[in-house]
Amino acid sequence: MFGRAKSLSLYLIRDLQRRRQSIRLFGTKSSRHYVLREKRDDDGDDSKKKRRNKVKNDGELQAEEEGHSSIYLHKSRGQHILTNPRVLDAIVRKADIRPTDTILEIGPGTGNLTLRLLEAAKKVYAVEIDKRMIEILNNRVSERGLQDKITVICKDALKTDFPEFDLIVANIPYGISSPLIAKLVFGANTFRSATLLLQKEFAKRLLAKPGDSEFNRLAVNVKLVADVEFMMDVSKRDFVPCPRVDSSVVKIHPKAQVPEVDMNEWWAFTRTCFSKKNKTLGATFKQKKKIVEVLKAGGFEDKRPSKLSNEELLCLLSLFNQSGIHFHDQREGKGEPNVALDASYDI
Ligand SMILES: C[S@@+](CC[C@H](N)C(=O)[O-])C[C@H]1O[C@@H](n2cnc3c(N)ncnc32)[C@H](O)[C@@H]1O
Repeated sequence: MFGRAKSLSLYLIRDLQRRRQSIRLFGTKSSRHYVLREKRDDDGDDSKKKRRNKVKNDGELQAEEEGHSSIYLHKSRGQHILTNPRVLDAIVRKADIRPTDTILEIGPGTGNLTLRLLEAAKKVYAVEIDKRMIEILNNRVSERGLQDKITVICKDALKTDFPEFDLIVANIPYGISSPLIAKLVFGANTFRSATLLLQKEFAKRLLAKPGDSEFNRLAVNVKLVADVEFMMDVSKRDFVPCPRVDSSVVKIHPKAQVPEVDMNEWWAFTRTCFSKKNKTLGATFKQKKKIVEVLKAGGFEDKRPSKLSNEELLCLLSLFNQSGIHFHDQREGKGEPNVALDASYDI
């Protein structure tokens, strides 16, 4: 009796939900519950036609919800679904995918981008942390008979080793942008390029040049090992739910030749210099006589880190090393440093 009453009330709730707007938002700040309307045959009057158009505009979203009337989208996991088909197609076009390519996608979500990648590439590895997303993704992939081309890895992308791949194409959760890019460009995998949808401000920092106000340690470190190319801007209105910020697509090309430098020391060095990026190096190190001597001898005393190119920073580090001054990550506990400073793997 209770079971029947429960299923009846569930039915009534679902039916009520279906009759409401195509997409409704009600929820807390940290998670949002979207009820996605299934397309109905009895839509006839004007208001219903309007709703049908709404569904058509959100066609990507509707498709992914076949058999699923609702899903919570967690802000904490960066769950903003890209729904504009033109933008999705443009990302795939700009990634320059060859039919022989294996793609790594981080955060496939419900699969709007994944389905296109599967059409264009030989194989897709999709790393997704949320099992509910994977269920929807798997259903959509199977419906199109593409399941043999995909391997879904249900893991945290920051905590798992990636298989071999040629390209990365992804609309990543913005909260992990910095450590994820560090993992890609400084990690063990070699790849042709990474086409990534990023928060616009973050993309600007990646693209910044010495002297730009956005130029910081992130740009310095990435530029040491890769070239970053701007691809296009993407409006926040192209996502569900609509985030607060706009986005940009960038393409990261790992360099064929990278300077011979101890990366741990480089990160510690740039962390130190960029802790006060607009101060002169002479002012930053004024307490350390030996360092100031090297700065003076190399003509760096009045230079500001935010205006130095990577070539100049490499030259400065080499001058320090020649004078017996080394930088290292204190937390790794490597030996007794001349300059013990805090650094870490994230950029
Ligand atoms: C911005 S959404 C992108 C969804 C889809 N690619 C799209 O374009 O609509 C980010 C996705 O990454 C997943 N995600 C969040 N943190 C993750 C992590 N640490 N590792 C793997 N996936 C993660 C989220 O569950 C979500 O599906």
